Amino acid sequence: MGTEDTTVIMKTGDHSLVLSLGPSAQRRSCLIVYSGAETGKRYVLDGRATTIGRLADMGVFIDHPSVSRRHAELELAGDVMMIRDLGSANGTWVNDIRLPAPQALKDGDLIRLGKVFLKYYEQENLDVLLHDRIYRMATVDAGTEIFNRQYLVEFLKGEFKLAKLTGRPLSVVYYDLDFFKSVNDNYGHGAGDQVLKESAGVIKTVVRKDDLLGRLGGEEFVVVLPNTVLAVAAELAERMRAAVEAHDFVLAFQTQLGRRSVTHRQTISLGVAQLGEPMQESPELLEAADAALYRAKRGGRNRVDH
Ligand SMILES: Nc1nc2c(ncn2[C@@H]2O[C@H](COP(=O)(O)OP(=O)(O)OP(=O)(O)O)[C@@H](O)[C@H]2O)c(=O)[nH]1
Repeated sequence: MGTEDTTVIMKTGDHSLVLSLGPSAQRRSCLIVYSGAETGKRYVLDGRATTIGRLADMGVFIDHPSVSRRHAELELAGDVMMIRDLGSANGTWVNDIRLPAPQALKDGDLIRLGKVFLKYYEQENLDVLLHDRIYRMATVDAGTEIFNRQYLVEFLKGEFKLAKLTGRPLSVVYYDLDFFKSVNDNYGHGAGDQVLKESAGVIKTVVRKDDLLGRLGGEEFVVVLPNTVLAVAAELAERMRAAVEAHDFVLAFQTQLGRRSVTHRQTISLGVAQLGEPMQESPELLEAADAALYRAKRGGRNRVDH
């Protein structure tokens, strides 16, 4: 491929799908997961050794019983990406042939670890970008442009397992918009949707690189904070609360006299919890944060509880 950008625009109903291949994005090799809960997920390979396996701290983590804890490894040797099996129970297969020894991968090779398929791409191409787009559609909430419930719950499950395994702390912030029904009632559902999306945008400015913000449903949201103790999570939650409280929401709405706009102030209530020793499953952590959120609501709203 030359150095020029290639842009393809596909129309899919109301959504314009813009796939752009820029010169800077050409040589990033990657793996795309083709089966299971992670279907469509792309792992960019940075040239360092990448281990694939069922242990939560693997470079490529595949939570499937047919995959060994440390199953296979990919590493760049000069310009060539090599794959080798790490003594897995069910073998590593490339294009339907079980690997007898380390092997060089070619663009488009189909890798199978146990029952899980992955595809190797040497560089970004339209296939890769289309996968990204489909993956995004499956994992991002269209109304707020943050992660959807399914992705959030899966991410939390993975982080919970990892925290249990490593002993590292894990906290969550569970928040809910205050008196949100009255926004819909006073200004209409469209204005309500705007407040949901804009408030998520405000929260995004507070969350850190490794935190994950997702919409659990309706006007309920969760931030997962890996490697974070309760006191730090509570501090971040307080910053989220203050950021939303300080934000001006300019809402346009229809009245009998025509279109009007209003500057609306929205508050949120937040509950914070940290993974505790007796917790066995990730929903227990969410329940603890939800209980704290309930106390924040009972305590007067626009506040953080833990
Ligand atoms: N516009 C809009 N409204 C939504 C959406 N999802 C849920 N809602 C509304 O969110 C409101 C939630 O109201 P309630 O559960 O009574 O809570 P609240 O008014 O926020 O009051 P508190 O939580 O007690 O402070 C309901 O009116 C729902 O219709 C959405 O996607 N868009």
